Amino acid sequence: MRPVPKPSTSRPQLLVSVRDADEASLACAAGADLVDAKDPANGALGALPVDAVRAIVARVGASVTTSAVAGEPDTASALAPCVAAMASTGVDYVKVAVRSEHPDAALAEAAEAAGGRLIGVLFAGDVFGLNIVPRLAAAGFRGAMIDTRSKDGRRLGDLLLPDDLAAFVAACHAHGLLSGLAGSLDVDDIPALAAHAPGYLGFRGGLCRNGDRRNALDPLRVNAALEALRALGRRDAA
Ligand SMILES: O=C[C@H](O)COP(=O)(O)O
Repeated sequence: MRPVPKPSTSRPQLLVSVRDADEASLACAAGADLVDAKDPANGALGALPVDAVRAIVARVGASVTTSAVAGEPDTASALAPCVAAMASTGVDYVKVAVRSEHPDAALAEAAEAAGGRLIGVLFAGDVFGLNIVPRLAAAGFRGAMIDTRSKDGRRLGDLLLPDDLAAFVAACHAHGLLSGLAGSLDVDDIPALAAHAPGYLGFRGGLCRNGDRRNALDPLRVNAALEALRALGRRDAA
């Protein structure tokens, strides 16, 4: 497993969700830190077929950290099988939707199915307490992130207060989890969210043509996001 690359500065990493190997190449060439396999036509956490994820890993896995979403299983018992299928692709990280009502045993089984490379995704509109963070850590998850479920134009910051996001990231740090923030983010969101010091910021729609996550990735937008993050790193280093 390749760890999330450590930049020379403390800036958050840029995660770009891609739907196929060609988009993965584009994201990689544009400088994405993490290339995330996802089907944007199938909801917030739509899983791609495992063969499509294997093709993405084969194309870019040697040069960039990869992740893939395993979906939003309906039941706790479905977590581990979904995760195992995606882990078999050789991706560096698997992401799966988790809920606070999932039993600890099911969370631990899912983490084991990913061989220590599972990231739990929480949705901003759901009610969850911060105690989910130590529970995920204890279950063997590698990270936790917040995303938005309804891709209806509302951004992460429309659903959660800055203090809530800061507390989530701090809890992840305190419990040794990689942290991520996502949810219809735009390049303009980067400075405020980066101030919380998450491990990465995740994008799809904001980096696609016309800001529509079902459209193709726009390399100029990927570059703009990366430049915004690098500028923060330069400012911190100054
Ligand atoms: O993991 C990040 C997501 O792909 C974010 O998608 P979105 O920017 O369209 O909400």
